[in-house]
Amino acid sequence: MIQDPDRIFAQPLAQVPDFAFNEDVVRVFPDMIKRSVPGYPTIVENLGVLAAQFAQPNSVLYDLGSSLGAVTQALRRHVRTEGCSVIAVDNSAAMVERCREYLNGQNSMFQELLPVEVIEGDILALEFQPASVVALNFTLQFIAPQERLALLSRIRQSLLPGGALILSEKLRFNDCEEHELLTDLHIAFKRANGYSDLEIAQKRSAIENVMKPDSLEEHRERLLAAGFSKVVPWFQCLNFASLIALP
Ligand SMILES: C[S@@+](CC[C@H](N)C(=O)[O-])C[C@H]1O[C@@H](n2cnc3c(N)ncnc32)[C@H](O)[C@@H]1O
Ligand SMILES: O=C(O)C(=O)C[C@]1(C(=O)O)C=C[C@@H](O)C=C1
Repeated sequence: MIQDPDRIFAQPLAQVPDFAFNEDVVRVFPDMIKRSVPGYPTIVENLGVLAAQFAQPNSVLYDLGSSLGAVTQALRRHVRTEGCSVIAVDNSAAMVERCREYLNGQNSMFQELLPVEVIEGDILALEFQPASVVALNFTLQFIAPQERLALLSRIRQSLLPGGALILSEKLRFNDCEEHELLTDLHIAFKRANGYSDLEIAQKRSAIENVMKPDSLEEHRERLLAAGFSKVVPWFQCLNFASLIALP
């Protein structure tokens, strides 16, 4: 496994380009996401535990915006339900290529893992099969806001009774004081993980045009509008949270 440290924004850049999931990011992604998202390892591992409760026999489990397949690997570690398979989808060719290598590594280390298919494609154009678990782990925030409701509605339509969508996102807060406090604490989290103020500032301007977080209230309302019956937050660490949405 290539696990380079994330130094992408360490040097001053004359102009900070928009953030993209390209080859440079792929090379450092495991380090980047662990040092940037409070609670990420806990969310990923428990996503597998949660999925095992919702997985229905002979159904598909989707990992949408799978990056290097961390969620797919957790699903395969935890779900033992008969006839299930995992479909991981990402539109970054560099991510998909490395994800396939990692999953081959997992195949060679463990027996009796769920079969997995990795698709390079746009989740907005995906034809969903009947699914019992759909994971959107820090992916919806990168989808254009006007596309989010339609995507969630299509996911809702594909979900089998007893299944669930698990949605993890960075949050913004309608209350200014709460927003500022949790943003400052997130910056402190990044600093404690070795990022300099320059790295934090340049990453912030790189993602501000491409990643648009919603509030918990917006998520709840949109999920209900998409046809989900119940929205249950199961994890929050600072301004990052994960929700279970039931069909
Ligand atoms: C923050 S990463 C997700 C992290 C990953 N789920 C994990 O838990 O390690 C967001 C991913 O979504 C992918 N993505 C963004 N828009 C997409 C789209 N329209 N279709 C498919 N993948 C998309 C990006 O390429 C990127 O790999
Ligand atoms: O909000 C930030 O500062 C982040 O770095 C967050 C975030 C994310 O939530 O996906 C953004 C891009 C990278 O994929 C890793 C982390």
